[in-house]
Amino acid sequence: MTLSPEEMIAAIKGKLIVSCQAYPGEPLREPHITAMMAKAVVEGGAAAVRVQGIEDIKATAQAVDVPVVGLWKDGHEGVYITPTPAHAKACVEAGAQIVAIDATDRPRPDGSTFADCVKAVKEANPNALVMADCSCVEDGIAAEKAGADFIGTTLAGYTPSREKTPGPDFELIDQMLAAVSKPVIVEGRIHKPADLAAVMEKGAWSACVGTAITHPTSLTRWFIDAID
Ligand SMILES: CC(=O)N[C@H](C=O)[C@@H](O)[C@H](O)[C@H](O)COP(=O)(O)O
Repeated sequence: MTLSPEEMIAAIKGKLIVSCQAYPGEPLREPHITAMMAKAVVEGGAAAVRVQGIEDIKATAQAVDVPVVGLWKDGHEGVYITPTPAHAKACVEAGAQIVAIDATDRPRPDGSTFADCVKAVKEANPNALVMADCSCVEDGIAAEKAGADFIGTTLAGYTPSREKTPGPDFELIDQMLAAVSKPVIVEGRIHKPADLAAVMEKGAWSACVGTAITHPTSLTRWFIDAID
């Protein structure tokens, strides 16, 4: 789908984004399955989908009629979410209208900066937008200065900057909303509809839910843990 940046920003206002990801080696780790999962969540009302991996982005962009937030996870340590300008460019070329990029101040594998990655996205498609995956309010402030279009809380609890809260990091959400003027997308450990409602009530532009909707292995474990 082709929306202008303004239309895309408006399209997700007050809405739910669903992250459709399976991890390497998992049974559902196939691009066509990701695309069908994305179609399924769009039928349920998702205003956008978040998808990892170039082949998954390509398959999903063809399958759904909502914006695709694309990212490329490379590795597991340090900066692994769309770590370099080359990764960012590839996400755009695969069909991502919004590219999610690690916006922490940790060193990137090729020595580039978050700003370099933003530039690569805009050069690849001037209408593509950037979601900054932040771990703390300082990341959000720096990402806004570097040209991010959305400020995400994705990495809160996954770096030494902040403790991992069991649910959404509500303290960070308050800090972020007070510190940045770009739309804030809350992501990370939104596990219940009530969490989502609380996050939106605080003033998030939109929110992204992954595990609690699209990761059956984790969901099964949650239930099993209740009887073990
Ligand atoms: C930290 C990291 O790598 N987060 C990833 C980002 O794409 C995904 O593994 C998460 O599932 C996603 O952020 C959604 O969060 P949750 O699954 O908690 O609803």
